[in-house]
Amino acid sequence: AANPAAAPSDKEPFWGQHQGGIVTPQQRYTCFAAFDVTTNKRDELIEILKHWTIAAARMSEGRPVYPLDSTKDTEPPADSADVLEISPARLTITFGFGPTLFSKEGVDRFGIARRRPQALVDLPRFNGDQLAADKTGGDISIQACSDDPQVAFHAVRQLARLAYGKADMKWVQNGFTGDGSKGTPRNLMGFKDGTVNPPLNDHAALNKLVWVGSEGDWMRDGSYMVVRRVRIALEHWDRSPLDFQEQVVGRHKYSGAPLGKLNEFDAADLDAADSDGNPIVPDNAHMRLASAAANQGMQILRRGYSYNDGANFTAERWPPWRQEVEFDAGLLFFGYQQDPRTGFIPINHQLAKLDIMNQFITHVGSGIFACPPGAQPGSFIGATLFG
Ligand SMILES: C=CC1=C(C)c2cc3[nH]c(cc4nc(cc5[nH]c(cc1n2)c(C)c5CCC(=O)O)C(CCC(=O)O)=C4C)c(C)c3C=C
Ligand SMILES: [Fe+2]
Repeated sequence: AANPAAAPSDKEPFWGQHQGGIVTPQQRYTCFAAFDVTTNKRDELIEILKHWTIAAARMSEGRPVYPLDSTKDTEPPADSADVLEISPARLTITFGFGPTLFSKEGVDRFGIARRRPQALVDLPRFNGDQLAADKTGGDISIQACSDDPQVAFHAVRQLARLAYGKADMKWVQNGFTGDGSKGTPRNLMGFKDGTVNPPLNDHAALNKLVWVGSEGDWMRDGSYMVVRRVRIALEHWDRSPLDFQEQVVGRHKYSGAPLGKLNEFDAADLDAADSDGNPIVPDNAHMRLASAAANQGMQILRRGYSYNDGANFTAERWPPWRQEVEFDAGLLFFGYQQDPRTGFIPINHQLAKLDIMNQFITHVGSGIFACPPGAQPGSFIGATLFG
């Protein structure tokens, strides 16, 4: 049965034209998982997608992954049961297909190589990238988002279980953010993050920037997602003076206003100069270099989460001969767009080369995924590609 405690406002619709979790008002927690498909059989892959679709729809409703009485006592339970009495807390589950699903090492395992969209490019290497193989790529992505971290993890765990023996987890990353109902949440640098984003209720803007149109064949009404695990050197950041931090971002820390302005949502004046003729928003400020004005009008939809994976011991043999324990924490960046070739890639090339924030951040994980359109009841996620 559906969790009786789950009020309608605790549920986000699963079925629909678009997948949930893209323009859904951002939930507080995410559990992101990238899978590698281990079966080479197209029929088995389709079966997984069908099971995943039903399970995702049920879990979004606050139901167990399959009815609890659908398994015998001599079988493993249909659901791990750890969120049985808990609200879905606006759970959304968003699926994506990576380049390696279409062909891996030159092999077209599932007969879909010729249907790989041109927009699903392999991401280029960006200046300063230090990508770890065990936090990069994947054939299929699953992003669960919920206002309850236990619900998000539960969803990924059930979907992983349904695919045992046919798809393996490659990497998993949890993330969290502040309560959006209290204003734009802050990232671990202490700055409001997400101020300038396409408005989620502006259909014209979303159709132009986020959703794939009729040119996209089976991807119509889908979107391309780029994920980056970006480590922030918090020890370094926390020793940096406030005025420098503000110049790095290009905004005031506490108000979130663009430098030289008073309020968070004031428009930035990128041409303003001080009495010496120096730009008020520095030329190498993150906000300037990422802005639409500096990127031929291009904007992407950001849906970032902070992550905190504890700390690592670090030793450097050469000066300053230091040993210390450093936080393994940063920003789990998600960017959605109609086409990464005009969205994330040129923006990030510019940031990777010029952004003063690079003193503090390192991209250590990465992925690009084609998130297909939503599904209607009776159909499944990926039906436009495999159906
Ligand atoms: C390629 C895309 C981007 C990456 C990667 C990225 C990393 C990153 N950003 C912050 C913190 C902030 N970013 C802010 C604005 C902002 N960032 C991007 C793109 C990327 N950021 C864009 C498109 C924008 C909007 C620019 C504009 O038009 O003003 C801000 C300012 C507040 C806001 O608008 O959200 C902050 C703060 C971190 C910490 C980070 C990697 C660790
Ligand atoms: Fe940013």
